[in-house]
Amino acid sequence: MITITKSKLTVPGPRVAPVFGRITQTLNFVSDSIGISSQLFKTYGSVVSLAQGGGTNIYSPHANCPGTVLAYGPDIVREVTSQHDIYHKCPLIGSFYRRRNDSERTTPFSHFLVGLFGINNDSHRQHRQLLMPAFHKSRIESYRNDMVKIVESSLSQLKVGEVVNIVEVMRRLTMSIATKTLFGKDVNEDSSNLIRLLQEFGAQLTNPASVLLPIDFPGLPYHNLLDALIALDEEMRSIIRKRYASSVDGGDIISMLVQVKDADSGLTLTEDELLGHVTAIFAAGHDSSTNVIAWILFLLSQHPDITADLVDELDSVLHGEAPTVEQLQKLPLLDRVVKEGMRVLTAIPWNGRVTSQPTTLGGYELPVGTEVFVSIYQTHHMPEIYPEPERFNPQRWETIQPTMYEYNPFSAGSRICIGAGFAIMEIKIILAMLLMRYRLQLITEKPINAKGLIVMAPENGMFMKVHKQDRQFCQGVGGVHGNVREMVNLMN
Ligand code: HEM
Repeated sequence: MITITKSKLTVPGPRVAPVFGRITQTLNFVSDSIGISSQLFKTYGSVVSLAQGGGTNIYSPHANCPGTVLAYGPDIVREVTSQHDIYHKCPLIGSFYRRRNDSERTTPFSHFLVGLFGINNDSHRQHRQLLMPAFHKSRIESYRNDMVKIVESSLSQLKVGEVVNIVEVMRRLTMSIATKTLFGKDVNEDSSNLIRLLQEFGAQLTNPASVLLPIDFPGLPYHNLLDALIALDEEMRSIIRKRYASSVDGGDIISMLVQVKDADSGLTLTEDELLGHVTAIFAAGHDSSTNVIAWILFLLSQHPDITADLVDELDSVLHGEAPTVEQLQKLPLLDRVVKEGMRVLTAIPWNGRVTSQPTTLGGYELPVGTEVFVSIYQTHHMPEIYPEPERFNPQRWETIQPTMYEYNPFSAGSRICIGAGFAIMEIKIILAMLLMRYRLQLITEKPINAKGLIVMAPENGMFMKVHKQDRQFCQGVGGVHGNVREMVNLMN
């Protein structure tokens, strides 16, 4: 734990009224982080405070947070992602971590959603090394057959002619893949309770009232959050205990993690640590993939020529069959579409850190405990790196080779997403199987507003009509409204 003495933030930013102005600015940023930050960057440059003088706190679990700094650009990405001793990460549970010792009911906050996110320095290095075998290339490739089976079953439930919220379809699908590969549970068998608890916990966690009124009294959102947390904690603990008892590697990630042991130090994972890793991996894994796929399907729905070329490529290499691991390497346009989709509409738009010691960033002094949000989205939209940055142009990847600080949908440095290989394989398999079988026509009744902080998601979902793949790609092009129009150039 770092110790923070009260200090003022001198990074420039907008003047806001004390207390309520800061709360409003924080809530606005949490709900529309791209819109608010784009305006601030335009006015103040590439390093800006969410509020002049600081005093905001979104992510840091430490008391006396001096404030929130937003920044972007390759130099900033390099500085923040390569200085691990200065820029610490914190548990995904955010400021709730601070409440872990409040009562017996809050103790799960001490491990839940901690995992790799909540540890730093040597501890992070050791744990990351312990986890690496579960994410080794060959291990990830062994999930291919399960992924294909689950995608096949999910696609066969789509009905031609119906309108679906594709975000929800993808959420169910990526959750099923995560529960199978992580917990070894088939959704249709016995994981429905787990999924229900996960959904309930997710809904309570994102309710702003839980943060603003952390009172554990029946009927209040924070009380409901704790109820959901405790139930989920017990359910996951029982899954882990069964794996400990069996000591057989069932092919899933938990089975592997209960057996890990560091060869040099003899370090193994305690039950709480394992629970922290599993919950953090689950949370980090499925929501990001869900929204990456939804945004790519949106972009394809508005770019008929690119979609036609992509379906041609898929048909000619795969002939309607699910891709093998080897075939995934032979789909260059699919690869470029995924890269460009993750650039233009960056599903994980920010990289959050907290300074563990006084430092400077972009020429400004940052006191200890400052929370820093590095904008992956804004870096991906710099015209110096990507000419016509708002254009969805997969072809650009034939000639450009950005550095890891210029293109970092999975972040950079030694905290780079450990699940990147898993995610890319999952996304490509889903897109390939879906696009060969169906054409999805965007329904534009509702605005497409990209909102959120940890994950950038379409606020009202994304509705699409399911057709057999009939190659009528021009249907549904145009008529899009909402803030997404400021992020990507659309033809009509
Ligand atoms: C397209 C989907 C995904 C995207 C865009 C994504 C993106 C990211 C980003 C930006 C980070 C932050 C790294 C940092 O703070 O420097 C991260 C970390 C992490 N991700 Fe992912 N992720 C995805 C999928 C997954 C999956 C499928 C898993 C696991 C199965 C996963 C597990 C993790 C973990 C455990 C970390 C923490 C790494 C560490 O601190 O050492 N992610 N991811």
